[in-house]
Amino acid sequence: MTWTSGQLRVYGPAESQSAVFGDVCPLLTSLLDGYNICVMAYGQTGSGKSYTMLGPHSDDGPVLPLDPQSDLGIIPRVAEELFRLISENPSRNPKVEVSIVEVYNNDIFDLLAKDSIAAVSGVKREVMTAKDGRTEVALLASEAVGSASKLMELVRGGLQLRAKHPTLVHADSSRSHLIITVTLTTAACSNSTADQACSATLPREQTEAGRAGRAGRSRRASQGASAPQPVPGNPAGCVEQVQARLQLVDLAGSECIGGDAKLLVILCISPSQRHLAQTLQGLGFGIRARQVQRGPARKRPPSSQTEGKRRPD
Ligand SMILES: Nc1ncnc2c1ncn2[C@@H]1O[C@H](COP(=O)(O)OP(=O)(O)OP(=O)(O)O)[C@@H](O)[C@H]1O
Repeated sequence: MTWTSGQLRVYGPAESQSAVFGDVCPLLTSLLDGYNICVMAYGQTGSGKSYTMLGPHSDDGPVLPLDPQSDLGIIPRVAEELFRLISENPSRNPKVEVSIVEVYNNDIFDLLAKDSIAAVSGVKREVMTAKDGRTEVALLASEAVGSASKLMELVRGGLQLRAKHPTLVHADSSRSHLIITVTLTTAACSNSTADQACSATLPREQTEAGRAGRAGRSRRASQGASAPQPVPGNPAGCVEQVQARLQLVDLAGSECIGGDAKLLVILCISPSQRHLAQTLQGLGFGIRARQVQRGPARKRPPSSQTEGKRRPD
């Protein structure tokens, strides 16, 4: 069962993964337009959250490319579609960065941190509240990715570290919340001509250098300057960076949902009579979640999300 923007759809057990992905696909266009997006799966153990988000369990994890009959889930499909959309509009050429965290027993683990000695689990991190009230995971590692397969390589690495324990109904149960965050950074230009010229006319190295410069600017702008200014030395007139975040959540992690994001909730319920009580509980969550008044999703203004996170040295 999925719902987004007030739209509710029910999918039966035999529905294909690509049919469910049909509800996610339009949100990727919104992501590239600068909206924050959150897709989350919620439901009882063994009801199909990981199957919906990742695909059938395998030791290798989800591997691209997808074939037409593939039963891979939302996350690998998002990876492929996102980079397909980006390749369709190379003038924008956003930088794509990924971070992966696990919430287990109220602790947060960084699944991309390289400073794990034994590499059998993530590195514990602390949540900090910034001056503007936003919560951030301190020292969270993020990696730039240039392709769907690289993105999935990181996801597979993170999954290897995720806590798993058998439950009564599910032998391969994940006992933690998994949150994959994909951050897009795009140069915002003062007009469409500049937009075209922004990265299309520059060699990649210069574009990257420009981005680095703009990132510095953005941080300064967020400390007081009001209107975005052209980036010095950028003839195309590109001003600030727009960041949009996509959060993909396996097992409900409501603390990660930005108040201004477009949200798609996938409620996984068992078709078995045996699990009726759990099913009603899940539906109760669904009803309550639908009643929450969140207001319209807003695009992030340039430079409002510019605090980049880097892998610690
Ligand atoms: N629609 C489906 N079609 C075929 N198999 C499915 C489907 N949904 C779930 N399964 C299978 O059911 C089992 C449990 O699914 P899954 O691991 O996704 O549950 P889960 O909700 O993530 O459980 P947990 O919370 O315990 O981690 C898996 O073997 C999965 O492959």
